[in-house]
Amino acid sequence: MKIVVVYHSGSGHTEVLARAVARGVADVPGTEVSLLRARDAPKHWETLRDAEAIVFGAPTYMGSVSAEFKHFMEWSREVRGQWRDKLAAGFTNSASQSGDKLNTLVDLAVFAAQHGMYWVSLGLKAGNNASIAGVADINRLGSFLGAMAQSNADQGPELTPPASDVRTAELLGQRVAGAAQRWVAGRETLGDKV
Ligand SMILES: Cc1cc2nc3c(=O)[nH]c(=O)nc-3n(C[C@H](O)[C@H](O)[C@H](O)COP(=O)(O)O)c2cc1C
Repeated sequence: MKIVVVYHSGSGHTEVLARAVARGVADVPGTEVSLLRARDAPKHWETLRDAEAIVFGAPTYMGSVSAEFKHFMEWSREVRGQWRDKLAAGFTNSASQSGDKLNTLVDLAVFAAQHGMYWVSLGLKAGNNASIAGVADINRLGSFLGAMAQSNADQGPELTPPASDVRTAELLGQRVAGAAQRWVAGRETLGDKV
């Protein structure tokens, strides 16, 4: 079962998360994962066509997906219909704690819906929201729609985002892979009735 992570990263921070999502997918037996840069997607439409699930990742730039990722979104009109009934999920990263990251995840979910895909949420409880909690918590930014990460503006991708955000992205990958396994099994049982 194939899962593809399609992402853009201007200076490497979002790429750290893309790799973490891919590791999470690979943790689930029976999955095969590939990473695809958004700008290379038009040369690899067949890779996306053959996947059971596609995870979309973009940095938040000016409160929405980066322009390079938006190009990919628009190019994908060429393959409209090919991703129908696949699973989709998303992640984003930005410098501020909020930085309007939710808007980027909404962009990604709407994009998936335009392709007739089924959106997989993050599925983790919110961390870092109580007196005994802290930034080392999984899902420390308290997201539900997808995985969020925060990278300090003055540090490179070898230092930021922190381990908690990287682990959150891994758990998103595991969840998508588990959902895709169930999706495939259900289709084999129910055939065209689903
Ligand atoms: C053009 C541009 C716009 C940005 N807009 C935002 C923003 O709206 N919110 C935010 O928190 N950070 C913003 N940032 C910071 C980036 O999201 C942050 O540096 C992120 O880690 C970049 O990820 P990357 O290294 O994968 O490109 C912006 C950065 C750039 C270059």
